[in-house]
Amino acid sequence: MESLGYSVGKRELLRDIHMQISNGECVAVVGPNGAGKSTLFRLLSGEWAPHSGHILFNGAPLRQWSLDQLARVRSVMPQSSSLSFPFLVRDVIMMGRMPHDSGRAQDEAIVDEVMEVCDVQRLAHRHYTDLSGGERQRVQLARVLAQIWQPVDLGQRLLLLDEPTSALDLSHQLDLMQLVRDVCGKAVTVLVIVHDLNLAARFADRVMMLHNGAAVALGTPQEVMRPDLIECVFNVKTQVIEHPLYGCPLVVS
Ligand SMILES: Nc1ncnc2c1ncn2[C@@H]1O[C@H](COP(=O)(O)OP(=O)(O)OP(=O)(O)O)[C@@H](O)[C@H]1O
Repeated sequence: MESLGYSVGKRELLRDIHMQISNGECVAVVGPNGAGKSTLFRLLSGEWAPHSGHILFNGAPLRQWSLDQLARVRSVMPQSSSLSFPFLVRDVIMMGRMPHDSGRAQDEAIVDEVMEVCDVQRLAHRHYTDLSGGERQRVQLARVLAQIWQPVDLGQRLLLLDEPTSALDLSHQLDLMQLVRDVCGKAVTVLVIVHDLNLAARFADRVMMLHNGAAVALGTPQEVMRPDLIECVFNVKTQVIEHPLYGCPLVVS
């Protein structure tokens, strides 16, 4: 993305955002409430068109991609997905395969595989509307993974996740981020919005920190997780130490 900007009236919600994401990279976007994270997500997912700048995907401007083409290589998990009809969980995940014509047998196999990696097999025959918030979040992750899980090489694929851990308990937060980490590099690039700086520091290759609609830092977790920057952006005094188990920065407040 180059010089990306978005305004509502005279108010700039996002300005001058530059970032080039390498194939297979995992980039976390962090920032306080109102920083512009969801605005950036809406621009990348195509929900809103930028007022300035460009978004290129696999070298071509996003607006040149047809919706069908995009749906096969880019999947989007918004903060909340409003499904009010009581679909079975397995059918919700199967919806991820709709853009493909890979055949029923292969779609079934892919759904089985993503249900296993997302730890939702035991929910397969439950109604989606009966699930807890955290269970729904894992089912939605399985759906978006199913969408880009094809074995056919369609080139680089992009997974956009907006706060995918917000409803998860600690164990599932770590599992989900590890899973996201594991799918990176298998021709999947990930951009994930997270509130927890320590999840970003542990699992992302690079972190973009947004503040008042601008990117105030973009770099490795070691470069971005600085106490001075965190105090300036989040207004919280912290210490940043080396994680005793993983060696990544650990933000202690
Ligand atoms: N349609 C809109 N009209 C006017 N202002 C808006 C609109 N949408 C968002 N904003 C404002 O833009 C700013 C950025 O919003 P955004 O949702 O991108 O923040 P965020 O970083 O995702 O915040 P949070 O962590 O609370 O989800 C906020 O101040 C918000 O009130």
